[in-house]
Amino acid sequence: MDMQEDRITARLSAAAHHETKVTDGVSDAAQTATVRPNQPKELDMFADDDNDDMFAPEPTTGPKKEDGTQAVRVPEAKQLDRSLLDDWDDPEGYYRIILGELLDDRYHVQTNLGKGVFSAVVRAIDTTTNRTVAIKIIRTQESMYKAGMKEIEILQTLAEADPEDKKHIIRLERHFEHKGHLCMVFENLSINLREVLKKFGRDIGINIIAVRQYALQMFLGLTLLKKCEILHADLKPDNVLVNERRNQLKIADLGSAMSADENDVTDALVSRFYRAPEIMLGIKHDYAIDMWSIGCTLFELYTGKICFTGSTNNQMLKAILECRGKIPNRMLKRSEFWSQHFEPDGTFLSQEIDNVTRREVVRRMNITRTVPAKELKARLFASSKGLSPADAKELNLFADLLDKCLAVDPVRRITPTDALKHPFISRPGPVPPHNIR
Ligand SMILES: Nc1ncnc2c1ncn2[C@@H]1O[C@H](COP(=O)(O)OP(=O)(O)OP(=O)(O)O)[C@@H](O)[C@H]1O
Repeated sequence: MDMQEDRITARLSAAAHHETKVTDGVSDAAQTATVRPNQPKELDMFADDDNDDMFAPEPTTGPKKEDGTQAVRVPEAKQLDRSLLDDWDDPEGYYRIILGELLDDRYHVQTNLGKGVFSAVVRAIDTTTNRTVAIKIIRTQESMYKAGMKEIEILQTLAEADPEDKKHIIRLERHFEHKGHLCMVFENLSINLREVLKKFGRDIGINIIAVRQYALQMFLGLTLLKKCEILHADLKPDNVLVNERRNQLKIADLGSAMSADENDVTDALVSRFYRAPEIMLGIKHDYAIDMWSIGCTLFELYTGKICFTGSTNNQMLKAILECRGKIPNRMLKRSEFWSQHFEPDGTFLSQEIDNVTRREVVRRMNITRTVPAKELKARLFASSKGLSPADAKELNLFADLLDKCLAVDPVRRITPTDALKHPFISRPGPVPPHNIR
C-alpha cells in the first residue's frame, strides 16, 4: 500500500469506526528546508498592498469591482444539461470541475483551487449573497462521504461554540449534494502557511512579529478545540489558511479531527514531521498532541526549516531525542511501543540505513541528558544574524515559549490558555515596527 492509500484508508476508517487517522506526514514539507540567506525579507503582514505582491490573486482580465476584487471571465452561469454529460467524475472519483457551472442553483464556479487527497476545491461566487466562497467537493466513495459528514458535524460544533467567530477556526457555511458528491461551502480564504513560507519567506522564515500574531491566533483556535473536546490531529502549515492581507489565519482541514475520547493508541496519527513523541511511543494521547504540532509549525514559520524530520517514527524519535534530551522514564513506562525503539535500560536503538552497504543497521545511542538541550534556542539564534539587544530579548521569549510547546512529556507541555498568557504573546504595548533580522 503506498503512502497516499495508507492515508486515505486511515481517515476513512476513523470516520467509519471512530478509529484514528493515519497520515503520511511527508507532504511537500520536506522541500521547504533551505538555508537562510543573509538578507532576509520582512513580512509586512499589515500592508494594504505590495508592489511585489506575491499574494495577489491569479491574473484576471475583468474590470475592478466595488469591493476591490477583479471579475474573472468565466462562462455564463448555467445548469448543466445532464443528458449531455454523464461522466462527471474522473477515474479516481474526483468531480471534474467545470468553470462557469452553477452548483446547487446558487454557486457560480470561478477557479479550480486544486485537489487534496479527499476532495477537489473550487472558488465560487454565491449568487444569493454575491460573496466569494470556497467549495470542497468530496470524492464519490461512500466512505469519503461519511468522513465528510463527520467533518461537518465537528465544524458545526465548533461554530456553535464560537458564535462571534473569534477563535480562528474555518467557518463552514453550509453543505449540499451535487451529482453524488458531498459539497462543503466554506468562507473563502487565500493561501496556506506553507505557501506563505514559500512565496514570501522564500524558504527562510517570516519575521517574529508575524510569527507572534500567527501564534496568538493559533492558540486561540486551540482553546476552542479544547473547549469542545476535539483534537484536530493534523495541524501543520498546510492546514492553516490566511486571508488576502495575511493578517488573519484560520485553522482548516478538520478532516482528521476527532472527539478527545476517541484516543485509541496508534503510532501513525498526525502528519509525521508534526507528530508528538507520545503518539510514536504508543501512549494514550490528548490535546497536547495539537500543541506539539503548533510548536513545530511556529519553529518552521520563524526559521523556514522543519523542526524535526525523519523517514520513520524511529528516526523522528532520534531527531527529537537529539534536540530535546532523554525521554522521561515515566513516559517509557506508559509506552506500548517502547521496545521497538529502546532497550530495557533506556538505550535508544536507532534504525538507520548504512551509507555504504545500504543495509539497515541498528545503532545504540545512550542519551542521558534529562534537561532539554539548548539546541532549540541555538537553532533559532543561528538563523537570526545581527540582532539588537531588544530583538534578542524578543527571540529569547519566543525560544522560551517554544521550549514549553515542545516539552517531550505531554503532561508538562504548555496548555493553550497558558500559552496565551506567556510573555511572548501577552506582553503589553505595540510591537516595534522594525525588522527583527
Ligand atoms: N476555505 C478555503 N479557502 C481557500 N482555499 C481553500 C479553502 N479550503 C481549502 N482550500 C484549498 O484547498 C486545499 C485542500 O483543502 P483541504 O486540505 O481542506 O482538502 P483535503 O482534500 O482534505 O486535502 P488534504 O489532502 O490536504 O487533506 C488547501 O490547501 C487550500 O489550498
